[in-house]
Amino acid sequence: MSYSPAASASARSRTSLILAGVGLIVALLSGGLQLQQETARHAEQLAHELRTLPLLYAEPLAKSLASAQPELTDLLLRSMLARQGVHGVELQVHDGRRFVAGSTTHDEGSAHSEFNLPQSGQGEMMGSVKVLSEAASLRHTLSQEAAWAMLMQHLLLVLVLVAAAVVVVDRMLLRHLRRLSADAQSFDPTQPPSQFAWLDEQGGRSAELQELNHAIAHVHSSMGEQLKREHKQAQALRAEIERQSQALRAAEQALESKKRELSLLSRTDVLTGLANRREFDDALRREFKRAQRQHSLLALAVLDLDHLKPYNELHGHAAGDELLQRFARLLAERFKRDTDLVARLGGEEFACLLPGFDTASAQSLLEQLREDWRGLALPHGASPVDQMVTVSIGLAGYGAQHPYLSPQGLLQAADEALYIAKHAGRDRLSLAA
Ligand SMILES: Nc1nc2c(ncn2[C@@H]2O[C@H](COP(=O)(O)OP(=O)(O)OP(=O)(O)O)[C@@H](O)[C@H]2O)c(=O)[nH]1
Repeated sequence: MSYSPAASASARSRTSLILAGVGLIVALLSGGLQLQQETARHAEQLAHELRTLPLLYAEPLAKSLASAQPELTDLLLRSMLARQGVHGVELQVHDGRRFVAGSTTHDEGSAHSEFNLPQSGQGEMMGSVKVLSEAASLRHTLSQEAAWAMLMQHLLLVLVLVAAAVVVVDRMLLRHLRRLSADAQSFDPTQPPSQFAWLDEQGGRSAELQELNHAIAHVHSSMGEQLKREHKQAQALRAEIERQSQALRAAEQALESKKRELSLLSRTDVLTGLANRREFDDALRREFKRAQRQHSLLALAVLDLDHLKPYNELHGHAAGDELLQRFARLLAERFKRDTDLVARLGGEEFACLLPGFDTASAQSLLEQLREDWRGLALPHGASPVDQMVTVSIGLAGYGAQHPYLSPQGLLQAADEALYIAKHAGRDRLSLAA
């Protein structure tokens, strides 16, 4: 629900309008009543005036006529005209004379009355006097300035009372509501409820404001409590998320290391720790392509321990394993350039892939290795070749002289050389043709 201050009139302007309306009605009613009373009083006054006119003027007028003193007659008529409410006097004498003072025309707002003059000595009526006076009507009263002034006074009084009432309402209620509204805009449930203490002090005499204050304090403290609860829950959630994130990170790290381990295992020979056949095949393909592309050299040796079967049979399989491990260590020590690759192809067969080596350099190194292996003087005990454990080597080299067409071709050449070395008596190195 949205609130638009422009769409609804403020309480102050509505209060002002209502009070002004009520005040106007009261002013009109009381003014009308007063006007009515004024009109009645005026009518009574006029009637009294008109009733006193014959008593005051009939006899003097008769005398002035009898003594034929027209100036006196005129004077008396003007004197009548000067009386309140009289605006015309007409004296009709029976002998035909006529005296007039003021206006004798009848209009809507005028009334008239008549009285006769006393009889003359011959017992005749001397004449009659017609008095035109104003009508004592409401309209007449209203046409008087005094009536308007009275009405204006009433209206002014009402306006003053309305203004005073608006000020009182504003001071007692509206300004508190305005301040309350301003405070509500910047309402912060995390602050203590004393924020609205001013309502208690200033609106202390108003039970409604106090009630409102208590209601706000209640809402405030409830929201504060709720906020605290939610804050705690949020903290607990954050801690839980952090804990789960840490667990997830640890699991990810463990998974990553497992992957690395698996990847290493998939490329490593378990017994010797050298590269396995798969890794060797990849490296051979890669280095062969490089040598072809760069027209560089690549030497490949296949090494096979001699008569391992009888060694196993004599010393046991575990001793055979140990022998394989020792030979692997020797190989790894001798060929440790970044580009060298030493692998166990399977069983008692090993391989050395030596990028950049010509056949002669490789041969020299491998011959030295073969010598050193025998020089370890590991007794065989069952070899028809030697008292010691020995190794046979087949060597093939890729280069301009021997441009093998494929990695398999190179490997096959090395294998054939090994075969020749075995058949030539073992414990030797044979070069591929
Ligand atoms: N201890 C051990 N022996 C193995 C392993 N792999 C293969 N061998 C043995 O190596 C022997 C290979 O025998 P052969 O192929 O007849 O060859 P050899 O006896 O070494 O004779 P030549 O290779 O002809 O000199 C077998 O007895 C296998 O059991 C291994 O991982 N550990």
